[in-house]
Amino acid sequence: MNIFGSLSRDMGIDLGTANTLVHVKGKGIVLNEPSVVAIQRDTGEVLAVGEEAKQMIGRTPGNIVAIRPLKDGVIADFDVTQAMLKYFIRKAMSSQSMIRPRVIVGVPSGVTEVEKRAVIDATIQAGAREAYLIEEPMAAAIGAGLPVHEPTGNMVVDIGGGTTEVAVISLGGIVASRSIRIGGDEMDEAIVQYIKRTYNLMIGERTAEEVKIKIGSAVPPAEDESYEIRGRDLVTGLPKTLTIRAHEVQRALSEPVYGILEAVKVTLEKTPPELAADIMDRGIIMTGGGSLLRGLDRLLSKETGMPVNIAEDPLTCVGVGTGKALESIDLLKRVLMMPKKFG
Ligand SMILES: Nc1ncnc2c1ncn2[C@@H]1O[C@H](COP(=O)(O)OP(=O)(O)OP(=O)(O)O)[C@@H](O)[C@H]1O
Repeated sequence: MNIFGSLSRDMGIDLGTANTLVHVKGKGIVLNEPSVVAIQRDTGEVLAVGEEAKQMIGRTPGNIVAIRPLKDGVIADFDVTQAMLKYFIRKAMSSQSMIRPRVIVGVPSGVTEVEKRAVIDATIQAGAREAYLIEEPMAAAIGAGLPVHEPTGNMVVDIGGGTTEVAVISLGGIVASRSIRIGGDEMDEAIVQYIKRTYNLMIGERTAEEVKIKIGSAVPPAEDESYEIRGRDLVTGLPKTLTIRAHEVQRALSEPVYGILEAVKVTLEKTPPELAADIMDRGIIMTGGGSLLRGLDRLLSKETGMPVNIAEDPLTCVGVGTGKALESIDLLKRVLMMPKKFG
């Protein structure tokens, strides 16, 4: 292998609304950081990216804002997304001593043509030799090890931070799909609103996420665990601590959970019967951090009458899938979007 070949390995990126992951061929996941950027408000200067910037959420002085440039599965802030993507690509390239890798980026299926172009441009500007895009549900299915090239129906339900993407894949293409703006963020927001309504207590999104992960559930919890939270009392304006119980959190989460179940059912209704029969045999695969909400797999199985399995490592599926997609790039040329070569 020549020197250039060994230095210019392939890189796959899961550009997620909550987390960005970078996968390098032969190395696995080499970077996994929150998709957050801290910016100086007056100058627009980028102060921190990733983990460091996440620590600043809700704690920044007035002139610094910590933002999540991808919101609800779409690129909410163009320039900041580009800056973040470039930062992550360069960081991964330098830690892996890579020169001009081929890069494939997994993007939410809702992104517009202009946004696709922006992602490609940012990737090339960061130093990629070639840049490709792949839709997240396809990457999730590849990452979960589904036989996407075979003439058989595979259903993947990817519950991320901003979106839930449901897709039926066969012969390397997406046959039926649905993308909704309900994911982990919406669940956090439902908890914030419940606590505000019920206790007049305002809590931050990070606290809400902790509550969801620690005691959240899609079905009535077997044990009614409790969790202590801190926020600001809306009546007195002072900090206050209270204890919330698991059954309350389950109730608070019922609306977003219902939205996800509906999206799966609607997609199944649009699925050709032969493929639906395959899914019945093989089961639905869940990926993304939201699939870890307790009992969601069981509830989905009950509601659809299909077997449901959670992928082995749901949080890294899209990242791993993008990496694997580059390995079989010739097979996948059909499903990749807009290749662009450097120079
Ligand atoms: N154990 C858990 N239980 C419930 N939710 C969880 C758990 N672990 C992580 N999550 C949630 O998963 C979400 C992040 O998932 P993931 O990293 O797959 O999203 P993403 O790929 O960045 O987003 P998107 O697919 O929308 O672009 C967050 O909302 C997080 O709170």
